[in-house]
Amino acid sequence: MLNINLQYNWEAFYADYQVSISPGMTTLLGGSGEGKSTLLHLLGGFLEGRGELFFNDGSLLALPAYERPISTLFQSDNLFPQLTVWQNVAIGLSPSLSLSVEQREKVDWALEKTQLGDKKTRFPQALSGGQAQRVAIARALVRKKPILLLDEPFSALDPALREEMLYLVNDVTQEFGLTTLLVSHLPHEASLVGGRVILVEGGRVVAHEPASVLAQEKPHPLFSNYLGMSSRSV
Ligand SMILES: Nc1ncnc2c1ncn2[C@@H]1O[C@H](COP(=O)(O)OP(=O)(O)OP(=O)(O)O)[C@@H](O)[C@H]1O
Repeated sequence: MLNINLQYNWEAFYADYQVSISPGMTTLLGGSGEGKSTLLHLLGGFLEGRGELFFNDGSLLALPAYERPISTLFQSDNLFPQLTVWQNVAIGLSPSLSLSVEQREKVDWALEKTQLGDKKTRFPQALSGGQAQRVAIARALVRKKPILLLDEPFSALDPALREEMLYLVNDVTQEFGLTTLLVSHLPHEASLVGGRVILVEGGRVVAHEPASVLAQEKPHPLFSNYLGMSSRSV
């Protein structure tokens, strides 16, 4: 369980997040500028928040980003053009690329998992957008951290590829019992991956429900508002 009680002040924006998140998929929805990315950056340790942050009773707040049990995948995650696919994944385990036998096996396993086994020796410029994103997922996977944060990593992909990536993320989340938080602008993505949805408004968590509420005739009133429909007209 990830227990969040975090505050952060931007110049003209006060964020105060209070929520407990169970293992599995959780999608963060909310309008632009409402505070979704700020929450992910606080969790990842890229912003220094006040308050408390516990994962399975261990406090994370004092830990720097690289010591937190967290992998992140952001839209701007780029691959190193001078490294092959295999090396781009391996660098997630060792910046010097000197890997033990066990670590090498892990890289091969992550590449199989992301269906890149036959692309190991390719360079990023010879990959499609979806293949490049799968390399970034493979790199997050080899780290085997129990929390995975995704800040719209697939928004540049076409809808079919985006769906494929979401299914992959969902699969690895279930298989390894991860606690995965996905920021999205698209409510149907939350329905696609299932799990739970969080609505962020004005720097706060204003609703936390099963993703199935989005498909209900009368969703939670706050979600109705966000979805742009009046709960009376559905
Ligand atoms: N670098 C910054 N400097 C000052 N204020 C910031 C900065 N980044 C974010 N903010 C403030 O924090 C608020 C929340 O930003 P955040 O990026 O968390 O929103 P978001 O919900 O992820 O938006 P989007 O969906 O557009 O990415 C913004 O409205 C803005 O006022």
